[in-house]
Amino acid sequence: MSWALNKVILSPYEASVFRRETLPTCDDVTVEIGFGNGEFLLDMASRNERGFCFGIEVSMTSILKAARKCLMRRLPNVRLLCGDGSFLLREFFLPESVGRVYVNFPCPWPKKRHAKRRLVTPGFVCNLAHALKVKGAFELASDERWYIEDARTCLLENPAFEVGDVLVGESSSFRTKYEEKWISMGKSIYRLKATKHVPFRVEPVVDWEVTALNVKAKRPDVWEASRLSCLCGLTGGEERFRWTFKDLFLGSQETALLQAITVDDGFEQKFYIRLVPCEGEVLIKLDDASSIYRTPAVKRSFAALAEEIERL
Ligand SMILES: C[S@@+](CC[C@H](N)C(=O)[O-])C[C@H]1O[C@@H](n2cnc3c(N)ncnc32)[C@H](O)[C@@H]1O
Repeated sequence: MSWALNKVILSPYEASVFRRETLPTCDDVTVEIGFGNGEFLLDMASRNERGFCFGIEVSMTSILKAARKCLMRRLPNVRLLCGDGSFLLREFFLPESVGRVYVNFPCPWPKKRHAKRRLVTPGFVCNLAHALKVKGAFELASDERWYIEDARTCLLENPAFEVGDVLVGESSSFRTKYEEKWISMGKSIYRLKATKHVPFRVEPVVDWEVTALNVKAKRPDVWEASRLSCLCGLTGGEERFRWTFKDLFLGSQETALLQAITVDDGFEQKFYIRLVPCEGEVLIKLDDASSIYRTPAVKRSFAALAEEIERL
């Protein structure tokens, strides 16, 4: 990725530096979750040059496209984060610091068995209340009336919010790609606005100190590929913070690369752990090509790996 794109897209490492050095100086912060083609976000950024506009997306393709547009239009006040909007709302932003959060046409996931994938849930509403300033606002648009009604119920159940009525057919200052699509198909557009009126916080879990995750294990007597392969498929943790080790790749000179997956409150990260012999021990470290948030599940996976290697 080019240096310029890197300035717009915040990897977990860049996010930690930005969070420490720049975020405390930003007093006008707007967030859009699930920005798709990015046009709404970029329009907002072009009209609010003094404030910072953050976009959060799960799709890296959308992130790259929006970052390129942002550079072409010379918008210095946009930053993009890749990952789940609910988790990053709670973890990245300073508590009670965000002025506005927009969610435009989230995937509704209408089937009951997919309900867990919906963005606006009671957990999301807690994370939203944590990130928003008092008097900060949340705006949601959808083509599905039931989705907006469900979201309204979640917001009403949280004491932090004053929630408006569902508005039908209200025009917006800027039509998103999906809004254009639904309007061209003759569908109605529903909108909801909620304002945070009392303080509310939850407990974030990411460790933003950029310290190395290295741990060491006593080296097993014989360093054999066959013995390491039993690490594959190991899984552990408890309900909120879980980890699994997947494939193992053996390199030359006794080094190995182990694929890990961690899940913290539903937030999944995939990365590689490097195992390197070091002064009679095994050094367990994050592979240089992996960029991750330091979550409880990540830390636990490293500690568990050291224990497992000592047991080999
Ligand atoms: C239906 S599209 C709407 C895109 C855009 N807001 C619009 O109105 O044109 C939903 C977008 O949300 C993104 N998305 C889905 N779940 C998400 C999540 N948990 N966090 C952040 N983005 C998410 C998808 O990748 C997709 O780009």
